[in-house]
Amino acid sequence: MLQFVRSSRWASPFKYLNSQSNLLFAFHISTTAESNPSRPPPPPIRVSLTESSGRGVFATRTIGSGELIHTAKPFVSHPSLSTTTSVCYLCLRKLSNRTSSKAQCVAFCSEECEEQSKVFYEVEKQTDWSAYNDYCCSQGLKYPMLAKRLACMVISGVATAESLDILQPAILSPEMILQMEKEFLLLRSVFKEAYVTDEQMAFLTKQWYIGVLARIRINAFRIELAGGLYEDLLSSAAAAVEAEAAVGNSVYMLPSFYNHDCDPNSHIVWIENADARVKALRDIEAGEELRICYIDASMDVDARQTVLSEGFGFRCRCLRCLSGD
Ligand SMILES: C[S@@+](CC[C@H](N)C(=O)[O-])C[C@H]1O[C@@H](n2cnc3c(N)ncnc32)[C@H](O)[C@@H]1O
Repeated sequence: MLQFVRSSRWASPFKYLNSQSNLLFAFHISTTAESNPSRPPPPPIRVSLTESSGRGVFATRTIGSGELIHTAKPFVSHPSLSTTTSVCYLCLRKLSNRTSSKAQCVAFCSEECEEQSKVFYEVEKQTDWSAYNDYCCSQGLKYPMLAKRLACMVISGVATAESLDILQPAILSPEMILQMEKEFLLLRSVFKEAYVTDEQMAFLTKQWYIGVLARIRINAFRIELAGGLYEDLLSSAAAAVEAEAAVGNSVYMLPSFYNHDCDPNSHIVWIENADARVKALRDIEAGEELRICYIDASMDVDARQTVLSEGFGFRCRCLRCLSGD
């Protein structure tokens, strides 16, 4: 039996509404509290309800083009199956050849990442993931890796089962639910084989798994590292074009509240690891909503609408789409 005690239940359907108002409240508090001179100032943003796109992020003051609005650490990350042994198992930083040639096993880029992963990795490493990984690989699935990591975090006690409840879930088709049910059964059986007890897995119900995947689907970011220290816009754009394939996927809290625009005023860049840097793409007025682009903005309007509707469940009515560009 694994020596981790954790029992949590899936939240009620009303939890989402409660979480929503809690978030607006909590964020208001954190950005308006008297600042401690030794602490960096709070980011110039607040999360509020938009007119037609749920919650969104708004500027609380003028933000200059190119300004770093805030940074964010991932809540949960996982390398792609093809990069598992070549990037840090926590922060997704590319490993030097010396570190990655250690054998076919995962590695961390620093003692700090190793220390931060210690508790959930104790659960992960006592479990044989080959059947789950092979299944996801054969089906071309990447998000179950994040669900598996979150489940290990919950079993080890470093996250609660309700951690992602605050995020908006995708609307799932019956086919998607069927697929997730298969992954769920596999995940449970893998934990069972590792002697995780029923009590430790009490949170791991079908409903929990599907709810988590529904949130990951809409809120996960595919991490492509620009590499090097690219601070200005031109360099970061050039670096993004040259970036290698994605190193993994991550879910964040605050960045999940940014809505989409096909001609965005903000963007997120990843330089050396999965720490997100949200930057202004042009001058932004106080009170203006900050929006990022979820998709490849070079596609034509019809292709963009198809991807947004199928992937994120909405029809884009940004100025660019309305102009037919
Ligand atoms: C990552 S979440 C963004 C935050 C979300 N509005 C919330 O309340 O949590 C993505 C979801 O927000 C909504 N959304 C984002 N951009 C939108 C837009 N331009 N128009 C309509 N809905 C949008 C869609 O429901 C989308 O699936």
